[in-house]
Amino acid sequence: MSLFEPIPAHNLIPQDGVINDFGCVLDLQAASQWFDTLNRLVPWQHDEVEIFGKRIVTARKVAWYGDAPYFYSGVLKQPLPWSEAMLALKALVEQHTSHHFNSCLVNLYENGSQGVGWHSDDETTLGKAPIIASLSLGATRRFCFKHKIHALKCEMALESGQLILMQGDLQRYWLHAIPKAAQVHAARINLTFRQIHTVI
Ligand SMILES: O=C(O)CCC(=O)C(=O)O
Ligand SMILES: [Fe+2]
Repeated sequence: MSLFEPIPAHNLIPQDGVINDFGCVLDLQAASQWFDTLNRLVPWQHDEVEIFGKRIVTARKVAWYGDAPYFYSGVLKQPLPWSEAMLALKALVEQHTSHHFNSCLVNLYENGSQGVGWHSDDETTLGKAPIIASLSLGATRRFCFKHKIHALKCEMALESGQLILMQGDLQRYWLHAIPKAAQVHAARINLTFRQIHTVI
């Protein structure tokens, strides 16, 4: 590893959780090819979430892949079986992070008018200290964090091909969001690989 490569051991968050940056694990051309493949082959659907007891259909489109159903935002999701492309990306992420994943939420943001609001990925099925790997493809977007107790905020830019790993107390103490960005006209795909511990 050269001096100028990101150090995965380095924590991007100041306290109460860990985000490791693996940098761009795909070069720009490979990332753009994976973007095109997923954009074309994933059966994208608008997400349905329950917020304050109300069912809401999200602007961004998603797809769930995995071995088991997953209870998420008040809705039970039936996963799609792993495709060849998804298995290849899962293997890449597992190789870099040395963690295994049995589920993946794939998000498609068609442009900067789409984002994801403040939330934590803290469903009980993910365990007490969820380990979530996030791989980004396409447009660079801001990934923002807000502490649940202290007045702390931080953010990072997620670039095409970049891999980060969220772990420890991160989901317990921090909310995260992808804010809308009017100046972004290109699309972005983000894959969050997760470990589901209990099957409902
Ligand atoms: O698009 C991203 O980078 C984050 C997505 C996210 O927070 C999620 O899928 O739970
Ligand atoms: Fe999330």
